[in-house]
Amino acid sequence: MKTPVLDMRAISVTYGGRVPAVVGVDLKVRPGEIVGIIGESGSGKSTLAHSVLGLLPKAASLQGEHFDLAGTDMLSAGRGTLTALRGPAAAMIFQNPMTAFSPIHTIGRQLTELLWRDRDQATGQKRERIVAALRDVGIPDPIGKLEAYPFQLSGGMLQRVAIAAALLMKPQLLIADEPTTALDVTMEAQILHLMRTLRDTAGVAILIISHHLGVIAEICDRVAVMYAGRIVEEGTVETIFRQPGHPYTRALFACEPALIPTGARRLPVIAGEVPRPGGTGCDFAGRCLFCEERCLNCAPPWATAAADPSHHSRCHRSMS
Ligand SMILES: Nc1ncnc2c1ncn2[C@@H]1O[C@H](COP(=O)(O)OP(=O)(O)OP(=O)(O)O)[C@@H](O)[C@H]1O
Repeated sequence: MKTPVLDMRAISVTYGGRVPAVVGVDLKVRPGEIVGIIGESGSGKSTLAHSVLGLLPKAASLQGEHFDLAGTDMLSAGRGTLTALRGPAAAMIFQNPMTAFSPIHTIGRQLTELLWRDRDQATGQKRERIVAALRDVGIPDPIGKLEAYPFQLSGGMLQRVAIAAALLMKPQLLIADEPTTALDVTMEAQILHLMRTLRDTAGVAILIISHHLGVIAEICDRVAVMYAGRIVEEGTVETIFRQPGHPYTRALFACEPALIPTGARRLPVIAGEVPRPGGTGCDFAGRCLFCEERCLNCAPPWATAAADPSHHSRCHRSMS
């Protein structure tokens, strides 16, 4: 098995010494793998992604047993190391491509600035690399687009430019935070196809965060489900979608509009609120239809499904 590009063990992030946003997360992403993270708003998905990119605010504290990104120990890395890793080790594409670029500079100038590390390379060579990257992500007339400003491109085109920007830096891991949420369905399909092609041709590993379960089902190999800062279930995309083990995962799927039978008069919701992470017992106990005494008093350990050793869940009863 290939060495993971990203290897996290028992990683926690706390904001301002008080708010635990990520609690004891274990996560591995291997070269060429596409891993999805799903979960409600506030479950810690973006915090997890920002910790990989060294983008946590100063007030956040990062702790854990092991955190390796492309061979660098992220727990001991200083700001300089984190900056140097951004690009070659991990790059990110964001939800809204319109705000990912400066409105006052041309696409060509902004992409050229990303190549600041390659000081020895001639301007003409950089330009050729940029044009090739734009062509690779399916931008028509890539030479003409160098002079364009972001507002002159559609959201879908701009998201392609964002992917080209990320790939110009040849990252080992691409993190995509809701990459298609701001796009219409046609553009969404094209961007997902593009990401899969990049994985197949360049072998880049991809960590994708999305509320949209259809996106995750479409593109991912493995899925991790986050709830209240913890990963509560993980497995292959087929297993998680066909045989979800954790009651939270099942509840999340039951609320997905695309999976709700037509004719249903009301959209289901998961009753109650996401608790502050780190309490005793199971964090989902207060909202769980199957809650038992032990769920209130004792945090569930990881259990592995008998039928599938790659399927894990943190629930006292889901695997029994
Ligand atoms: N800079 C910050 N300072 C303090 N608390 C923060 C900060 N950023 C996030 N949080 C808190 O951390 C928790 C996790 O937030 P995070 O944005 O990581 O969740 P998320 O799953 O990505 O949510 P969403 O899908 O809405 O983006 C939330 O309680 C949030 O309020």
